Amino acid sequence: MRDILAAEVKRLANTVIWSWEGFRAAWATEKTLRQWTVANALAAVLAFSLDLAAAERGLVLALGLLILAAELINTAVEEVVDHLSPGLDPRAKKAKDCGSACVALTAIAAGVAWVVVLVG
Ligand SMILES: Nc1ncnc2c1ncn2[C@@H]1O[C@H](COP(=O)(O)OP(=O)(O)OP(=O)(O)O)[C@@H](O)[C@H]1O
Repeated sequence: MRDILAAEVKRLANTVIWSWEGFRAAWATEKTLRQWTVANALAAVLAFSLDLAAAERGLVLALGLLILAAELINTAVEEVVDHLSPGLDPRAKKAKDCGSACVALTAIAAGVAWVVVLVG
């Protein structure tokens, strides 16, 4: 039992370490990730400055974080596509455009949430 617990703790610790390494690697190369992170920080300041209900605040903050998650997935797709398909290919284009659309949709969702929270 103790061994299983130790293995699970090690697995969890590795997951945290590798996730952090992934974020740092994307941060180093992806300007859009850095821009969205700054936008998230500003949005968080705004969310805590305004007189919002807890659910409203939670919604806009969570959707902001979702944009960062989408941006990381998009980066992962781009890396894999560039590795496997250095030349032009319609499937590479489709994969990259879908990743881009994923980020755009999460950004629209966050924007819609902000408009609804602020305007009603
Ligand atoms: N190998 C390829 N084959 C065909 N089209 C490609 C290929 N690589 C990129 N493209 C096209 O060029 C666009 C931009 O690709 P690029 O790799 O420059 O992404 P990016 O500018 O870093 O995108 P993002 O702003 O989402 O990070 C893609 O969305 C796709 O339409």
